[in-house]
Amino acid sequence: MPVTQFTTPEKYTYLNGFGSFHESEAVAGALPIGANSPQKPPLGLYAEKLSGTAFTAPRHENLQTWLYRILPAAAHSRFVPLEGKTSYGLAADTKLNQVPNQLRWNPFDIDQAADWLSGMQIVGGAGDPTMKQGIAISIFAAGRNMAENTAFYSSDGDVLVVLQHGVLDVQTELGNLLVRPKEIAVIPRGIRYRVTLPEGPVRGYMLELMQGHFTLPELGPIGSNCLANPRDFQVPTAAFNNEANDESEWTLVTKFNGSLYVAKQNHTPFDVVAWHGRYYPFKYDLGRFSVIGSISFDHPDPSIYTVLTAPSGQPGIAVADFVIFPPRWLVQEDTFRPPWYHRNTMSEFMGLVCGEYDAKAGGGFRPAGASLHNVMSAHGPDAETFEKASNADLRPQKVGEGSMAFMFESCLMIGVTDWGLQHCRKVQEEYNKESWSGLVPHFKGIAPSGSSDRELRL
Ligand SMILES: O=C(O)Cc1cc(O)ccc1O
Ligand SMILES: [Fe+2]
Repeated sequence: MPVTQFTTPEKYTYLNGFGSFHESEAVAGALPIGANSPQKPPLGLYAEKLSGTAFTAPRHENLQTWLYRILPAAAHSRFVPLEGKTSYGLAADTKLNQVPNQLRWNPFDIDQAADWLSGMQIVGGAGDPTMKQGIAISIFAAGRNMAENTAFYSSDGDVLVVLQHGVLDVQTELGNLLVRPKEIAVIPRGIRYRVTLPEGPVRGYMLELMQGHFTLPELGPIGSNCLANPRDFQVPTAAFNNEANDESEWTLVTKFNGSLYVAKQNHTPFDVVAWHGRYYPFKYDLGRFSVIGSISFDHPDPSIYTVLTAPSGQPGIAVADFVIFPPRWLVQEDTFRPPWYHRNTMSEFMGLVCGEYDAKAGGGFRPAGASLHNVMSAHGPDAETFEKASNADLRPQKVGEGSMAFMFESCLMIGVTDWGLQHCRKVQEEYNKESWSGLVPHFKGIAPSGSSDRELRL
């Protein structure tokens, strides 16, 4: 029977709240009451459970969603290897080059002929999807919609999308997300989606997380608010292709251990009329991040700018932190305000959405470019920034206006692919020289001996 009596909800309507239990129905009465799997779910829908964690994961970590759909996700043909582009992302046997050098890339190009699937290039990563371990860092750049009637899901991990240019319309099984400039989106493992480009070409960065899920960082002594507030994360509402007798031909692509496979089905995968649970895609506007900083002296660790974190299981150690450097006031007295010179057991991959990163004003770190300071790779302000900051008049200063830099920080040693190191042809060969060869000693010799008591600060 046709379902024409139903009204379709506004295309983009959202539920607010990170980690919340949400429920949504595109058609009133589609959600069963007081049960997940009644003998006959309402409206003749099929009930299907999507598990993002083991059944037995602790309650606060348990992520699953019940879907009420026109046909189960299983109703498709056998997967066969995709022709043409056969892989992307990280596989168990991906060749990675672990190099101790500081690396910086010029802006990555937009390929007008590419779509979401063909326009993806992995820059680096660590781990193995078959062991459900690690991360992969990619660049996406596309000028075309994904092919009509084509949907994709990753079997390998959750993906965090940092949009650098353009707008993404992401149709997902759970509803629609419009991702605009300076917004990010997370699409969990297994969720089927299709990306179209309502405003032309797009480009950005992707972090695929093969273990666990992104969560909000602890706030410790900061208290119960600030940084990314949970209510600012937006989750789509149920929306489905409104045809009961749909027999359209669909192509379903999945990435499984980095290889692409394709299957066919003769009905839309976007047929979820209602859902409830905690396993869903979401987006977040980086402009809503409430920045914390020092109001006395010294430069705090950049962990105060963490939007989302993917815990390793060891307390305080992240497989991946997503950290941003939004516009903010610097007011510290008697302080070298840019980041300190630094070596880190964590790896730091940085990108720039727009503007200028206040710590690297030298011009080499540009929007759509990137840098990687791997395990213990020494880095810090370039000579020009050092001279400026050491002699600056320390009035309150707004930095990063019109700018959004970010960092994927990981406890893993990031290997770089051959594409990232060579084939992309974006690596700046002179990065070290341009940044740090101009640094000169300022040492003034041995200070006269005096009292061993330190001066009081105030
Ligand atoms: O390397 C970088 O620019 C990132 C960074 C920023 C900061 O404020 C402190 C430490 C750090 O590694
Ligand atoms: Fe750093």
